[in-house]
Amino acid sequence: MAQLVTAKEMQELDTYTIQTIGISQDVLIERAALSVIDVIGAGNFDLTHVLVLAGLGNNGADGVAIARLLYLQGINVTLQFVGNVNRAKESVKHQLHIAEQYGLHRAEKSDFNNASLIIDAIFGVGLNKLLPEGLQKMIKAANHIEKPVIAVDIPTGIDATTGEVRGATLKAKKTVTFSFNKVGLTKGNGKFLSGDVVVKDIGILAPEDFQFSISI
Ligand SMILES: NC(=O)C1=CN([C@@H]2O[C@H](COP(=O)(O)OP(=O)(O)OC[C@H]3O[C@@H](n4cnc5c(N)ncnc54)[C@H](O)[C@@H]3O)[C@@H](O)[C@H]2O)[C@H](O)CC1
Ligand SMILES: [K+]
Repeated sequence: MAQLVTAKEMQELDTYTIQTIGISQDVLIERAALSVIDVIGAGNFDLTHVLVLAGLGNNGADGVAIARLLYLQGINVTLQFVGNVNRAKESVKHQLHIAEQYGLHRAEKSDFNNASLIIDAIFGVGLNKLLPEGLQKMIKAANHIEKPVIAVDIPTGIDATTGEVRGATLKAKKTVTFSFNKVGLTKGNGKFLSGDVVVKDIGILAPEDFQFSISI
């Protein structure tokens, strides 16, 4: 029986795992990143030049960890923040500090055209309003170029609970979603734009009496 979760339920389970079970946020980020590395390794993606697009929340933190792990494998990876990194969550700044200690620095600007694979770590289940105009434009331009995209947790622009597009969505070839499939990835645009969805366990535990939205 596969349980589906809404954004709110996923956030409740994250919090329960961190605060009650005691797994740290950094461990979850690392396991999330490693699960995406597994999927990249198992697929036949062209890794000539991987572009990681990182946002300013924990989805971005996952992206920075993914970029670091790719870099340490000797892969030609560019880490590009979307938004002002000075306004990023502490988890993102911490992951960036780690990446820099390993020798991976963020790029000031990057060009989709010379990427062979894009890792979308801009927004995940925390997306709660329309994407900023500028980002919508960038996403529409990127969709035109039709580069393969792997979405981290959720394609940016998809509402994890309803599947609706919040202004624009970076169309994914594959989506690696953590712990449980998201309701928004199973219906409407969410289903169509997320490509092949892989659910990866990263150690999130649901309390015995947790009420899942939908079980299919
Ligand atoms: N599920 C798990 O076990 C784990 C999930 N992880 C990753 O964490 C993200 C969710 O992170 P969160 O910080 O809550 O949100 P996002 O990164 O998706 O969004 C960032 C931030 O942006 C703000 N925001 C929302 N909508 C907008 C908007 N339209 N414009 C501007 N800003 C917006 C809002 O404040 C958000 O907080 C999840 O998807 C996973 O990738 C953990 O890293 C590992 C464990
Ligand atoms: K994403």
